[in-house]
Amino acid sequence: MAKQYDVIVIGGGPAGTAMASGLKAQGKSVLIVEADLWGGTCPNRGCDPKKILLSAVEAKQAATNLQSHGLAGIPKVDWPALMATKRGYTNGINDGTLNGLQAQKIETIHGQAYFQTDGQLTVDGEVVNGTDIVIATGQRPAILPIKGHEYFKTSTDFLDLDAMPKRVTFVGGGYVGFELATIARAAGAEVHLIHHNDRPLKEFDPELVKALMANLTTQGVTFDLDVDLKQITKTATGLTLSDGQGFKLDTDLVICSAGRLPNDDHLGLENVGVTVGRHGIQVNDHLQTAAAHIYAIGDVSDTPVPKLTPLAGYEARYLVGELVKSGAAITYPVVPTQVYASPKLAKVGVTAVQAAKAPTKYRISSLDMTKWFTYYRLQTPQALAKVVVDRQSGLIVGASCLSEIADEMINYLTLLIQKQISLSEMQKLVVAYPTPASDLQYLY
Ligand SMILES: Cc1cc2nc3c(=O)[nH]c(=O)nc-3n(C[C@H](O)[C@H](O)[C@H](O)COP(=O)(O)OP(=O)(O)OC[C@H]3O[C@@H](n4cnc5c(N)ncnc54)[C@H](O)[C@@H]3O)c2cc1C
Ligand SMILES: NC(=O)c1ccc[n+]([C@@H]2O[C@H](COP(=O)([O-])OP(=O)(O)OC[C@H]3O[C@@H](n4cnc5c(N)ncnc54)[C@H](O)[C@@H]3O)[C@@H](O)[C@H]2O)c1
Repeated sequence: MAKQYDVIVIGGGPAGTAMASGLKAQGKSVLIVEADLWGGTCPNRGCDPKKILLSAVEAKQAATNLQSHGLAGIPKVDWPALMATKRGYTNGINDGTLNGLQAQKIETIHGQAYFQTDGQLTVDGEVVNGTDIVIATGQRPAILPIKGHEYFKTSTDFLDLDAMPKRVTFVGGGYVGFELATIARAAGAEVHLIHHNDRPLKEFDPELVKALMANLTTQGVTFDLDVDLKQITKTATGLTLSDGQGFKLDTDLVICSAGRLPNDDHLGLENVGVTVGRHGIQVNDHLQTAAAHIYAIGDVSDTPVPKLTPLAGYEARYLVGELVKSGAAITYPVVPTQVYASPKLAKVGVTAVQAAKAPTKYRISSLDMTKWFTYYRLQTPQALAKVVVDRQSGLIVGASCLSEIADEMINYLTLLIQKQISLSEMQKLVVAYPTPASDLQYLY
């Protein structure tokens, strides 16, 4: 007879594992199903491996900035050794995650989950029943349907390259394109980034994106804007990319970085009336799908927030609460988001573009921080910020930063915004000097 659980979680990534652990801690019987690698995208083929590769890029950039200022000689990225370091981390994720789940007495099955009826799934033929079912199946890289699309590789392939090819091209100027282009260039490749219009990273401040692109261009990345790629052809020496309008580019590796697709198309959702849209599984403000006992969280769900690891965990924690004792609708805090290029581009809250539309409500400060002590010390060529302050309250409500330490600054700014900390409240704190935190008061 099929085994019955309080909750079945589909997907063993950050959303699914947080969900399973939270439910188990509340005394629920839980089964979690994973079709591929336990741990999901973030630690196996996303955030973490990318940031390990970026460590060498950051160190190389820091040394480059200090040439003639106390350092002589720019270090070279040793790709095989860097990749070995990355694999030293990623190779342990699958077993480590699985062992962690089992240590919590969460039941696990490896296989592809498929809905038969509301409350019943098969996993590679085995039937299991759940009172509630949570879908946390994430996203996968989209592949543009152009001629020769079979030659496209993805971020997953890039993050596990044995050797860095001489010429690498990215198609799509979003997070993945910018981040991996930065890594490929620092590792010595000739890098092109093709974008179909003239506004890559379109949700970020246009002036800061321009400044980032100028910096990356100086580092040797070529941006091919307004190019609508139509074809990839294999040649004797590599690949040729063309748009059929005169653009031609020879390359060795082409990565499709034109977005990600929700994993909602292989679950049998049509059998249970769960509806999907362009951005994933449709849910209400309790993360409930069109079927009463089926929920969706993390990257696969169509929620009004970016698709990021901390939000996968946030939604899981909310839904654990919901399944234990039904309560209020989900609300989201301010969400920082950043592009781990070199320098890094980060934003949180109200953007300068939004603020400019309401000049009586907001004041925008555009700051060049390059000469501030923190950046002078590091000799960083770019340190820019835009800060949006609510005129009436004097509180910071939004910020964008472009610098080597923007990822740290944006978290401080998130804290100031979310907790509504005023300048006078901030000045009641003593923080260590000289540090990025001691610069914060200058941002108001
Ligand atoms: C290159 C890259 C870099 C990124 N960098 C960052 C970053 O720096 N910061 C950040 O916050 N976010 C980053 N992200 C996004 C982050 O990885 C995701 O937001 C996060 O992994 C989402 O978690 P999830 O659990 O919803 O989905 P996933 O991590 O994708 O997990 C879903 C799991 O479900 C499994 N699955 C799918 N279908 C089935 C099925 N039918 N049955 C059973 N299992 C199934 C999949 O195999 C997968 O393991 C990055 C993503 C990529 C691709
Ligand atoms: N640092 C981070 O937090 C981080 C890093 C990587 C990924 N992610 C997550 O993964 C998601 C996906 O990232 P992504 O970079 O793959 O997607 P994205 O949606 O951020 O960017 C894709 C880009 O490709 C462009 N594009 C679309 N069609 C194109 C075409 N035909 N030719 C050229 N360009 C085209 C789009 O205009 C867009 O700028 C992100 O939205 C984010 O949620 C986050």
